[in-house]
Amino acid sequence: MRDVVEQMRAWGVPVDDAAERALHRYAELLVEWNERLNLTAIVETREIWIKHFLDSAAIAQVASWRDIAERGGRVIDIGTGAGIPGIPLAILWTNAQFVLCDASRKRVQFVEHVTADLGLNHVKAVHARMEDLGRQADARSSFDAAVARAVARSNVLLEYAAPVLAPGGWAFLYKGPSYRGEEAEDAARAAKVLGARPGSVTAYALLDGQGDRVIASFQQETPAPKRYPRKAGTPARQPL
Ligand SMILES: C[S@@+](CC[C@H](N)C(=O)[O-])C[C@H]1O[C@@H](n2cnc3c(N)ncnc32)[C@H](O)[C@@H]1O
Repeated sequence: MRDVVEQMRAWGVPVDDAAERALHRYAELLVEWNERLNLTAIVETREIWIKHFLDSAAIAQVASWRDIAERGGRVIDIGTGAGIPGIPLAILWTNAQFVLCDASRKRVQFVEHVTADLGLNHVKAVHARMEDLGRQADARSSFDAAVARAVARSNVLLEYAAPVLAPGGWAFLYKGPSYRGEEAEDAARAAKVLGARPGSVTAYALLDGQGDRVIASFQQETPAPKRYPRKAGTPARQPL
């Protein structure tokens, strides 16, 4: 996957030999476990490298991410599923501390298996819904960054992210090119309610014509109001 690694480096991703080996091993585990657990629709190795690993790594182009990751900040991956983008990010930015959260027990068990296999001691997998985690005192206002991909619309994601972000922290939402427009407007409205403000929208293309993507950034300005997140299911049913 030489060309994928070269593209990562061109974006400023710190990918060394150890990281490259760990990504290869993670791809193997995804393929192996997918047969049993039905973790992801993407099972071909090159597709895993482009649609999962390169996509995750694209966040290197966002300056506020690099600042947080390089200074060893606390990062939460909301709805990590089989570990995307959290596992690739933890492989590539070993200074930061990661919490990978998902509501599905079998996916969290897979992520625990991956972290043990790869020796990722700076990663913790948590089985929870964000609506519950966001009400826990030890999680509240405690993260420097929240990342999320393919979990919910941005206004819903911000209700999950804002309560766990410290003031000054950032949410980075991985989205498709259709983000700009109605979804961005809805997200800006939700951000205001939650004490956050929209930041940059970084656009990029995956290799092999595998698609155009954006990462939408939001900065938490003040702690999220205590009434958020609302109870489990409400953010998705009645988005802000
Ligand atoms: C389509 S998968 C995406 C997984 C991964 N982020 C990716 O990009 O491949 C969405 C995941 O979000 C999780 N999820 C959805 N709503 C959630 C919530 N409120 N709290 C925690 N996890 C949630 C689901 O259990 C599922 O594993």
